[in-house]
Amino acid sequence: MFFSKDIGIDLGTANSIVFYKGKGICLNEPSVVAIQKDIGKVLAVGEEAKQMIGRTPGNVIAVRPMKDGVIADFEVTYSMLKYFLEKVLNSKNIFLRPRVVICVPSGVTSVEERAVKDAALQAGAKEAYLIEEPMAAAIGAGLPVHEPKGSMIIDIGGGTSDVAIISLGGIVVSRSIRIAGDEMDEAIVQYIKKNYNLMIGDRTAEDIKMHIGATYNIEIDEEYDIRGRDLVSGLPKNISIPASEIQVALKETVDSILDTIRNCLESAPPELAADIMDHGIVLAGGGALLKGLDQLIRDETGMPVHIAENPLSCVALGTGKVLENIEILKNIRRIG
Ligand SMILES: Nc1ncnc2c1ncn2[C@@H]1O[C@H](COP(=O)(O)OP(=O)(O)OP(=O)(O)O)[C@@H](O)[C@H]1O
Repeated sequence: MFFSKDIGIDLGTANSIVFYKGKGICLNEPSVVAIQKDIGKVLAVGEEAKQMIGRTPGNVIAVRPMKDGVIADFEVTYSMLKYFLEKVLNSKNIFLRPRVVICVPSGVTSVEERAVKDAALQAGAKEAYLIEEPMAAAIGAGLPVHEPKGSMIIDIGGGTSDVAIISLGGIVVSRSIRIAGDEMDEAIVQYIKKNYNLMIGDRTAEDIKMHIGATYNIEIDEEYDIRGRDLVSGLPKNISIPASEIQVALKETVDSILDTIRNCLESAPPELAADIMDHGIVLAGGGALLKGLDQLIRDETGMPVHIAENPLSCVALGTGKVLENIEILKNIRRIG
């Protein structure tokens, strides 16, 4: 067999998912690391560290090392990758160093690529391969990427939105912006601060987005109770926020993503654009779950739009398929 102990990693901004060949998804944890600032010691990684966000004492910080979809902090990314790899290898009683396929956003620079590879090798991988995230997402969503026919995938994650048109196993046109789920959370924080004089944390903003967040093209008549800190009195305060206001808060971010999609479609060769018209666009990543987004993209582009079956695990499933099929490996860019 080509690979014996093979592992695929979707090193996401928000969540990291590890796929172990033959076993499926075996780890799915937030990409968060808690660090004791004065001595630089890693205190917790993953789920445990996420619980600490916004709740840490002064000398402990909870960091998201991949914040903008890239390696913002090499040392912390290395610690996180090492922890996830060791957790999977220990739980499966594997003592050999694995070969690892890692997904990176399509817009990464060669310096960032090198940093991801080095982190994987230092964390215990025998060999490290990279695959661009939209390609992995398209494979995970079951698109016919090897056929001479255009497939379009939109992957809206935490830090980046990747849009790609794929044909004959390669990315023909792609666009990547560092505007996605995190930016939506930040827009909600700013909206509530400005309009309610209330300070809320990123986790509350994400909660609001997941419960009542929607694009502006649909009618949604819901409210959500939240708690924050009143900026005038300094005391905790509860308010009920209507979904219609969150639609306003999210408009700018949603419009940036729409512009990127339009821009990618405009650059597509006419034959591929015609294929996409026939078969539609597939939406993946957690952002695909934002209410109304599929409909909005349909209305704005005039193309059919489908949400992938498992939008949050599409990329990891794609790396799994890559590990299992040697033919697909030919399309992986080996770095170094
Ligand atoms: N129901 C939902 N509605 C809106 N957004 C959601 C929903 N569920 C998850 N998300 C958002 O999806 C994002 C995470 O998606 P995903 O796990 O695909 O990203 P990632 O792979 O970690 O990031 P990236 O692709 O940028 O590296 C988060 O911003 C999260 O808040």
